[in-house]
Amino acid sequence: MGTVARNTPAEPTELRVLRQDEWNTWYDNLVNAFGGVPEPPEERELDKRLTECDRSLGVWDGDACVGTAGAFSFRLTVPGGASVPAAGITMVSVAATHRRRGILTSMMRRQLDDVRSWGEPLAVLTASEPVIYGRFGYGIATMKTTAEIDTARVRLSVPPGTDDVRLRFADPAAVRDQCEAVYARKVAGRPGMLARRPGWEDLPLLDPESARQGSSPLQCVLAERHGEVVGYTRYFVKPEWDEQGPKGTVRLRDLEALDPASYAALWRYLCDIDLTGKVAMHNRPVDDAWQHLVSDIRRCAVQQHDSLHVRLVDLGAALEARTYQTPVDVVFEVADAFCPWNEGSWRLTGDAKGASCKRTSEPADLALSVRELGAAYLGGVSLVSLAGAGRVRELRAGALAEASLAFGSTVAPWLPHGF
Ligand SMILES: CC(=O)SCCNC(=O)CCNC(=O)[C@H](O)C(C)(C)COP(=O)(O)OP(=O)(O)OC[C@H]1O[C@@H](n2cnc3c(N)ncnc32)[C@H](O)[C@@H]1OP(=O)(O)O
Repeated sequence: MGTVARNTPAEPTELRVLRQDEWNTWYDNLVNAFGGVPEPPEERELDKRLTECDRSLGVWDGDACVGTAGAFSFRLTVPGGASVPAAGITMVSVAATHRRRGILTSMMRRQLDDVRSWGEPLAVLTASEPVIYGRFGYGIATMKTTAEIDTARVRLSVPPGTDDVRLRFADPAAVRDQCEAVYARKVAGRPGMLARRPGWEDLPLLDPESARQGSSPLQCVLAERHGEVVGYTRYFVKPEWDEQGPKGTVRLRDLEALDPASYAALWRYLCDIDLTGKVAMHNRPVDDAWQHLVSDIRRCAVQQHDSLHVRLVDLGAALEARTYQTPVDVVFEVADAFCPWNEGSWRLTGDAKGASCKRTSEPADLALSVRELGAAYLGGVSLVSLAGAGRVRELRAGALAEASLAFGSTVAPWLPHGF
């Protein structure tokens, strides 16, 4: 009793790079592993266009696809503003008939070897279940805020200049490029944001009718000053009525703005839409400034959830790619059972201008695994906090505070969309 039988393979499976003509079979395995509900055709079509087959893996049992894993070629903002190559791990699945016999492990093995050979220092993902990826060296590096503003009760205090911002409706597709230009100006300013690769600008416009569930089509409002687009928001309205009257919901997809007044103008607009009583958001930065515009944060039902998981694939290159907000000179003793090329002692020296991270034989100041370094990498998780859980050990007094402060970020890291 209480033991779980591990499935044993009846036939050996084959792991290989995905061919374009196998994509439909491959993707069907993914859909099945997520419960078998077909994706809306528009979403499937976009996934097909975005899949980089030569960077994707399939596991085959004869003609049947039983495992999938992809790796987008992203560039990710790190503290200091550099845009660093990062493999965006995605579409991971193993057929229910073949689970728990090591197929995921074999894909993760091959994938991290591939990412290393491509010279990309980072692998990043969002997890269906956070429990899956720690064993492969991923640490939870960013959180996202979900919230629901009770707009019947909550008032917004907006900064001077808000009334000077002109708002206008626009067709989301027609003004896509103007919105993208605003987004592009925001990317370097926040760790965790992804530079938009060609094709990805269509992701925020995805609006399959079958997925609306009573909501409007996607709406877009631009914020303009002197005729120039300085912000945008895209959202849906879900009307709802009961005996007491209207209580619709504004479901926010995204909102970006270049200055506090245009930002506040867009939030005030969302909170003031007639016949609605809520603004619901599912992915905002943990330090999003709207939380300081509202009169009653408790009535905004703020929650946090794990978002981006980060894995340092080339530890030295990754730690050199970012900057450090205060001077740091520490020796890390790093454990990395899954990618042993990272194991051992590394001396990190750096400051706000740049960093060097080299192998060393000097005595270690801090002992931790690659997972903790991944968690702390974007500046959103403190090494002190990880040490409180026993996951970082201080071997030289003072080293923990020094490193923890240096690794921090003045702007909270945030992944703006799933992938
Ligand atoms: C980035 C993304 O795409 S996230 C999406 C991930 N995909 C899904 O959630 C779809 C549904 N689930 C699945 O397809 C599969 O169950 C997977 C991919 C999560 C796991 O695949 P498997 O081939 O069964 O994993 P594998 O056999 O290699 O397991 C390796 C270890 O992880 C553990 N593990 C794997 N999945 C889970 C899980 N969901 N929960 C807890 N433990 C897990 C296994 O027990 C095993 O542990 P052990 O080494 O101590 O025995």
